[in-house]
Amino acid sequence: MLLELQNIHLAYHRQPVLKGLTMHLTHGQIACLLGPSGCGKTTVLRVIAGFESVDAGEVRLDNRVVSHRAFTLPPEHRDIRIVFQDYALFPHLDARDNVAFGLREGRRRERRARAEEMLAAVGLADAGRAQPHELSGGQQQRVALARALVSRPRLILMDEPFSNLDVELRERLGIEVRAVLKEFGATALMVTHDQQEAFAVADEVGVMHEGRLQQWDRPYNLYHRPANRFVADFVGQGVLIPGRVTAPGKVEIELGRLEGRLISEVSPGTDVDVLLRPDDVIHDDDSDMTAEVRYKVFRGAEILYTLRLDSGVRVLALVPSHHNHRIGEQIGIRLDTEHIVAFPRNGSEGAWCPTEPAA
Ligand SMILES: Nc1ncnc2c1ncn2[C@@H]1O[C@H](COP(=O)(O)OP(=O)(O)OP(=O)(O)O)[C@@H](O)[C@H]1O
Repeated sequence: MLLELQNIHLAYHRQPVLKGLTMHLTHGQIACLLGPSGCGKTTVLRVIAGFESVDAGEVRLDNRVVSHRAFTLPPEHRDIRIVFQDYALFPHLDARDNVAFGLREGRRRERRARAEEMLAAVGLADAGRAQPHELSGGQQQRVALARALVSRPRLILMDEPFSNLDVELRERLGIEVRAVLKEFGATALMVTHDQQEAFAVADEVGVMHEGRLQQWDRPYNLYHRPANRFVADFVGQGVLIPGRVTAPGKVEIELGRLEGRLISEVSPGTDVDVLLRPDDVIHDDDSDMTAEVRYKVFRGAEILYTLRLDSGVRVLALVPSHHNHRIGEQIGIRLDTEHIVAFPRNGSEGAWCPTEPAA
């Protein structure tokens, strides 16, 4: 195990921020912490880097305890590099010297040669003499990645590395960064609040909420097998609609009977809320079941429809965009679910539906 966080607690001014966080990273793994603003993601990175002390729990790097309540190994002795949101390049050094700065040993000429190699690896073979201000945001972030990677550190931490870039570039750069990290066999942990970014880069994603990990899993499972309501809501879109478990693997909802494997243990007779993702609701002209188009969002290849069922319950449907229907129209729908995500209903937790956009 390369990195282990065991039951970490940390408070700022007596305000708990991390509340018993446990996670592990193996060598060569790329992981991401995903969560809303203020959930403690950056604090976790700061703990791992050694910038924050913990109140309880342990951090281990390569089986050595580097943080516990009474001890914090300083950052410079952890062999960890960080890629920041704002790139943090030296403005007076060209790209090559920025990267060479990541190497503390060796002769200047050797360091520059390795920096050139590293720049080539991140697709910037010709940019070595460029000053940071002559490079685009995406290029600057690649330089920052090259600087982090060049010394082959034990771990790379990335704090919202793409958030200053425009949306289209984010995903592309995310895929490229992943490829470079994998090529070098690097172990990396990124934090972000953007799930597309997390999914593009990471093998596994930990969803955080209020200082705790809610689920640590592959992106596919976070979307299709969310462990709780928070993950179901935070990752992807969808609605929870009322239902009742009638038999093992069978749930009745307004749209009929769902059959399949239930992701959570719910016994027959239980009232539940069933998760329906926009890709579970299929538009089908031949279906007897219809719903009224209430809202639509054009997304290029698809249209995201908000549909109203007879009972007034709303569901979302992602439909190829050549099926362009008017608001108010009734359209045929059917369900296509291969497993069922249902959470037992109790008084405090009702179903949630898409919020009505302003008219
Ligand atoms: N140095 C500090 N002193 C006091 N409170 C802090 C400090 N750093 C962070 N906090 C608080 O701790 C909580 C978690 O902050 P953190 O930056 O880890 O969250 P985050 O999930 O990374 O959020 P964001 O995505 O907005 O950066 C927040 O409520 C924040 O205000």
